[in-house]
Amino acid sequence: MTKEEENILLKEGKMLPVMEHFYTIQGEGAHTGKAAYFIRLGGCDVGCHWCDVKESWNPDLHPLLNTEEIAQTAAKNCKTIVLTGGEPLMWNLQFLTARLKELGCTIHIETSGAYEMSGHLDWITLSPKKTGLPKPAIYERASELKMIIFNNNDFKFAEEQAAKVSENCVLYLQSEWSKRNEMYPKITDYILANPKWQASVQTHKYLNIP
Ligand SMILES: C[S@@+](CC[C@H](N)C(=O)[O-])C[C@H]1O[C@@H](n2cnc3c(N)ncnc32)[C@H](O)[C@@H]1O
Ligand SMILES: Nc1nc2[nH]cc(C(=O)O)c2c(=O)[nH]1
Ligand code: SF4
Ligand SMILES: [Mg+2]
Repeated sequence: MTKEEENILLKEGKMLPVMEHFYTIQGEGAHTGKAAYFIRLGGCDVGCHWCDVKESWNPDLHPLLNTEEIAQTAAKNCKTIVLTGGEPLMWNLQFLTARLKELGCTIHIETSGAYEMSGHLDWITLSPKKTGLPKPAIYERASELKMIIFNNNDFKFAEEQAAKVSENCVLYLQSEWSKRNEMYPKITDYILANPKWQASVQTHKYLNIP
């Protein structure tokens, strides 16, 4: 296949840059503890300095895989699918999500919201970043808002973002991993004073699973 043919299939979402795909337990947010099949797409230009998957950023380092085959493999393993990255909304998710729905799956996405939504998404985890703010349309669709707390200023940013989501959106504060010993005590105090928030912890890192 020529580069040009690949680019057409990529635009149509018939091929996608896949960094990895794996069956594990959702470690974060409202679905923590549930089995899910993760599809991690390559490519992100949001640039969080503390990102725990910097290897995902350059899309050219990840093979373009056939979307139909990814969907089949995922659905064979589990009917709960988590699309993540990288920034999964950089890509056209129409074909992937349509095929996953036909295969009986429920589709979750982990996103910064920095790109326009595409495809059928059943559960949207929105994790806004100052370096690439969400597109306006995603706020009312967010199922959960997961704000990463790296320093004290992030509580203010969290409140600004919480003011934009719907009433039903579940609000989470999650410490940046390397700051967890310093930030979880602050997050605890903050939640006790502002109980609309809940704590999210990256439990998979304690379980030593992907
Ligand atoms: C790696 S990102 C991929 C999806 C998308 N780019 C995003 O940021 O939402 C998946 C989740 O991990 C969170 N995350 C990334 N690095 C983290 C870190 N060092 N500590 C805590 N959470 C982190 C992100 O905020 C996001 O909620
Ligand atoms: N177990 C597990 N749960 C997760 N929840 C969100 C993740 C992500 O990187 O998007 C993630 C991940 O990488 N592993
Ligand atoms: S938006 Fe997500 S993948 Fe991109 S740098 Fe930030 S945490 Fe990493
Ligand atoms: Mg992760």
